[in-house]
Amino acid sequence: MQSLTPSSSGINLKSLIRTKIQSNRVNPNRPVIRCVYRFDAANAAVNTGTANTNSVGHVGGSRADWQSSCAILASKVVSQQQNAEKSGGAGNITAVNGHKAAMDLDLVPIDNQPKPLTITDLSPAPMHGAQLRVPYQGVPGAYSEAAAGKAYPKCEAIPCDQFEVAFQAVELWIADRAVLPVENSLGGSIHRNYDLLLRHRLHIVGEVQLPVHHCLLALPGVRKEYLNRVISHPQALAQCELTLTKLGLNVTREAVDDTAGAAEYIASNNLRDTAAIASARAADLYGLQILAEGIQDDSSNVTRFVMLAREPIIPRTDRPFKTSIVFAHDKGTSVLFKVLSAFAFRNISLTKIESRPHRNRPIRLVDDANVGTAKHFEYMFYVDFEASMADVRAQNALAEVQEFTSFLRVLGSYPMDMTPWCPSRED
Ligand SMILES: O=C(O)C(=O)Cc1ccccc1
Repeated sequence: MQSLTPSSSGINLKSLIRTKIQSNRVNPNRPVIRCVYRFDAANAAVNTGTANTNSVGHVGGSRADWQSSCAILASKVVSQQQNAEKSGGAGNITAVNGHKAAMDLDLVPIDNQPKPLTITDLSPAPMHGAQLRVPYQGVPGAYSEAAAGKAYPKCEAIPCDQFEVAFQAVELWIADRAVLPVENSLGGSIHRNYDLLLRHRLHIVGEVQLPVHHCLLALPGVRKEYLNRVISHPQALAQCELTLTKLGLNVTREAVDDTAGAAEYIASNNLRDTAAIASARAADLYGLQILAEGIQDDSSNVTRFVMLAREPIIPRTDRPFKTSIVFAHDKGTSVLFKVLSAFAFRNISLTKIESRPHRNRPIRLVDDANVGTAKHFEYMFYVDFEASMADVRAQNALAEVQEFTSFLRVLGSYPMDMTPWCPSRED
């Protein structure tokens, strides 16, 4: 057995070689991508192309299988890139986004000439077939799965046991987009996930707002009076705190990785004293009954998710776009005021501004070459504004912001989710 180290893989698997976050889940065979540590060279040979997580026992089957898939896919990508480099100029292009192109331009009949690239060719597209692979943290029935379905209706949503794994799946070309909850109308920003955006080099390419309709789930026949404990994702527990008390539930609250995972845990352990806060779909999937529905404290409870890809999308001005940035400054007076003025003077509306302290916590920033450096900042500021990076106002505003700040990164410029939402039973 050969162990996979960052240097031997040639890809950054450092963040995978870390203490695995304890998961409460109990079924080791479910098709969830899990964090992986070791690479088995012998397995690698037989597991080529097992990135499809629909098949239980491949990606979801064991850590080694998934790691093998990562390594193989990554090495294929590298060798494809090397071949492309060796073969050189445009006349040798063999395929562009899956369309065969001319090998020898002089000999090709006129109507077989390669078509000019269009804007669609330049947008990040799946490298395999038509179905986008979209990893999310959690198990089927999680709200993130619903968000993936809203963003990409025909996608293959892939459950992962950690966000890190979802990010790595996209970085290693196993998947096309990752979905990440970033803020909630009740609970505010999910800071940990903003940290992930900084530690990785994926780009925000879209957003969806999802009305979240929580249910209290328990095994069939269990009544509220039997309950000692309610388990769920920390955001879900916080969003239902008042209602749980109003329901007269004198129970302990326990946080787990995701809402649907809580439902699955109760079902697979036959826990008759425990309820989960999760979606109605999770009740269906794991055979639980709904004891109460719509238990969020605010009926207009909405979570915002962002979609991440390896490449940014080309910003446009023919539809409403939003841009997300993060910046920090080392010293100086009124920096925040100056930054905000850069937007205000150009009539650019901000939809979010948030700071978070970073005094004693160096943050590992990754540059375009995926080289990580630790840097100390007192505060990081996250700003979302309503303009596309194709808009000259946004370009000028950012040029000005750059003058006042010591660190500035555009997390993405992407179409705004304009779909009207209203509280509904649909999760
Ligand atoms: O745990 C889930 O189902 C998630 O997708 C995260 C989450 C939790 C609570 C509200 C919205 C999203």
